[in-house]
Amino acid sequence: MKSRLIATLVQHLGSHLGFMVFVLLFVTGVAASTAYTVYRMRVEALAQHVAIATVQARAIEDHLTQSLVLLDQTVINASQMNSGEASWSFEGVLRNAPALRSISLLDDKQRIMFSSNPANVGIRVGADDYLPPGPENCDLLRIGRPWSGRDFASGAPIRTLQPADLSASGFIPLLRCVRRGDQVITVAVALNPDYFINYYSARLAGEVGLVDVLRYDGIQLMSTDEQFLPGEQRQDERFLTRISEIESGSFEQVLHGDQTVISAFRASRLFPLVVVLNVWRKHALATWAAESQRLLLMVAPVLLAVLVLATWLYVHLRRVGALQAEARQRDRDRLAATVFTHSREGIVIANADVRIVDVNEAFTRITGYSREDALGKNPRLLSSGQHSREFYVEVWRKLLGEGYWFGEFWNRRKNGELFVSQITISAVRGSRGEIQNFVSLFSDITPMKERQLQLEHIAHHDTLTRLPNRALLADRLRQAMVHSQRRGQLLALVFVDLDGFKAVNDSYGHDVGDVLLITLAERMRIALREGDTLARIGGDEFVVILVDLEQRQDCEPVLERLLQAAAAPVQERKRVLQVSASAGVTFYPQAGVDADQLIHQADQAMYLAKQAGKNCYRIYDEEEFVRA
Ligand SMILES: Nc1nc2c(ncn2[C@@H]2O[C@H](COP(=O)(O)OP(=O)(O)OP(=O)(O)O)[C@@H](O)[C@H]2O)c(=O)[nH]1
Repeated sequence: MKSRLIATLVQHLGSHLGFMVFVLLFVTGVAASTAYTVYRMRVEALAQHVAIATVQARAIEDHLTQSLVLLDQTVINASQMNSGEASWSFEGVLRNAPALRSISLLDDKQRIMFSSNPANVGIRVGADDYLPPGPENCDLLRIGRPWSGRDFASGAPIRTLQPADLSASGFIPLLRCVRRGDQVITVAVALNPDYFINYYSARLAGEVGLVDVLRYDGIQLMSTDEQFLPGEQRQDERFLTRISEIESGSFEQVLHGDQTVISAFRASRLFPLVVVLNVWRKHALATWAAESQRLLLMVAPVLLAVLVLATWLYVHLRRVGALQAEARQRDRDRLAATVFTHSREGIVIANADVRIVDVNEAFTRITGYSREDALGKNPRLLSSGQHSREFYVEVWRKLLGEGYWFGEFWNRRKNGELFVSQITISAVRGSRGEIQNFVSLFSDITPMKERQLQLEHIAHHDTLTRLPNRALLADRLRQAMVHSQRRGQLLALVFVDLDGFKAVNDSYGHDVGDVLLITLAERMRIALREGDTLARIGGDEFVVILVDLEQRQDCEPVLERLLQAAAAPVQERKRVLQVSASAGVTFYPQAGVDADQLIHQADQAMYLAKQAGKNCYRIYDEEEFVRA
C-alpha cells in the first residue's frame, strides 16, 4: 500500500527535480507575497502617521493662530489706555493673558516707555529682524527673534550664529503698532514660549514626536524638543522653499543626528509662523514592526517546514527512484541473461581484440564446442575453409563501416562436420565510438539449406534419369559458350535421339521404356569425359555438351562411345532390349549464333543422321543442310 502510494507520487510528480523546482517556486512565491505584504503594511503605517501628523499640525497651528489673534486683540485694547492708567491696566491684561510675560509701550526710538514690568523701562527693544518686516507692516503683529532671559530687562536678543541653549528661560518678542488718534504707538510684548510648549507636550508625548514652531524665514522660535536651540536658523533649503510656497505638506528628515522623523508642517493663515510636527519614524513603525514580526513568525516556520518536508520527500523519492531503477536494471539484466542462455540461436560475444568472452548454450549445442573450449579463442575456431579471403575482407568492411553484417557462413563443428549458419554480427561501440564488443547471433540452417538444394536439384534435373533438364542445360551451355570463347577452345553440341524407342514402349509398356531410358542415360553419362554435360530434354532426346576441344576431330571418340553406349543391349528381367541412337553435332564458336540456334543446328544434323539410316552421327554443315 505504502509503496504503491510512493510509486503514484513518483509518477505524478514527474521528475524529482521538477518537484523541487515547484516547491522552491511555491516557497519563493509565499515569501515574496509575505515580503510584499510587510512592505505594504509599512507604507500604510507611514501614510497613516503622515495623516496623523498633518491633523495634529493643523490643530496646533489653529491653537497658535487663535492664541495670537487673541493676543493681538489684547494688545490693541491695552494700547488704547492712556499712559496714566497703563501700568495697572497692563497688569490686568497680563492676568488674562497667561502667554505673556510683559507688555510695554515703546517711544519712537524703540525704547520702552511704560511696561507691566517696571524693570523693562528704558530698554531698547529695536524693530529690526521682525516678521513681517516694517515699517509698512507696522500695524500687524510682528514676530521677533527669541531673546534670552525672562523679560526685556534681564534678556538680550539671541544671535543666529550663536543660538543659546535656553531651555530654562527665554521669550519671544512681539511688536504691534497701534493708532491712537493721530498718534502711532508701538506695543512690545514678551511671549512666554513655555505656555505653548506645555500645551504641545500635552498633545504630543516626547516618545511619539516633537513640535517645532518656526518663523517663515526658518528661525526656530520654540519646540518641545529638549535639544532645541531657539533662534537657530534652519538650513534645509528645500524645507524653507516648500514652507514659503505651500501652506501644508509632509517630508522626512533626520533629527538628533540619526533619528528619522516624519514631519508634517502647516503655515499660519495670519502670522509668519509655521508649525512643524515631527513623529519619530521608530514610533510610527512600532506597530508595523510588531505585526510584521508576528506575521514572519507565523509564515517562516511554515515555509521552513515545507522546505524541510519537500527536501526529505525529494531525497526519499530519489532514493526510491534509484532503487526502482536498480530493480528495473536487475530485471533487464536477468531477462537479457535468460534470453542469452535460452536463445535457440547461438550467441558469441567477442571483445575488441576479437577474442571470445562468452558463448551461450545454443552455441555449444550447434557447434559442439563447450564454453571453456571457446573462451579466449578467435571465432575462426569455427572456420570451414569454404570462404575466400575476399569474402572475409568484405565481411569486415561492412561490419566496421555499417556496424553489422548479415549473411550465411559455412562453418565447421568440433566433430569436423560442415554446417551452414545464418549469422548476424554486430559491432557494439562505446560512448566515444570505440568498439567494445562483437556480438554474433547464428542459427544452424543446414537442414533448410539441404532442402533448398534438393528443390534446386529437382528444378534443374530430369526426375526419371536424374540428368540435367532443359533449364540446367541452357545454363551450362551459356557458361560453356563463354568459357570456350574466353579460352579459345571449341565446344561441341550433340543432339541425340534414340532410334526405335517407341517400339519398346509399344511392345513392353512405358515402365520398361523407362528402365531402358534410365539405363541408357547412365551409360551415355559414363561414356563422357569429366566436365562434359549430358542432359535429357524430353522423351528419348538428349543433348550433350563436349567442352575443351582443341579441334573438331577431338569429339569423335566421345561420339563413338556415345553411340555404342546407346546401341548396347540392355537386359531387363528376361528380356533383352536394344535400340540405337542418331546424333547431330555442331560446334562453337560460331559468329552470331546463340545457344538456341546451336541446339537447333544439332537437331537438324541429327535429322540428317536419321535420314542416313540411324545409329550414326552427322556434323552440322549449313550448305549440306540447305541442299537437304
Ligand atoms: N517410356 C517412356 N516413353 C516415353 C517417355 N517420354 C516419351 N516417350 C515415348 O518415346 C517415344 C518417342 O517417339 P519417337 O522418337 O518418335 O519414336 P522412335 O521409335 O524412337 O522413332 P525414331 O526416332 O524415328 O526412331 C514416344 O512413343 C513417346 O511416347 C518417357 O518418359 N518414358
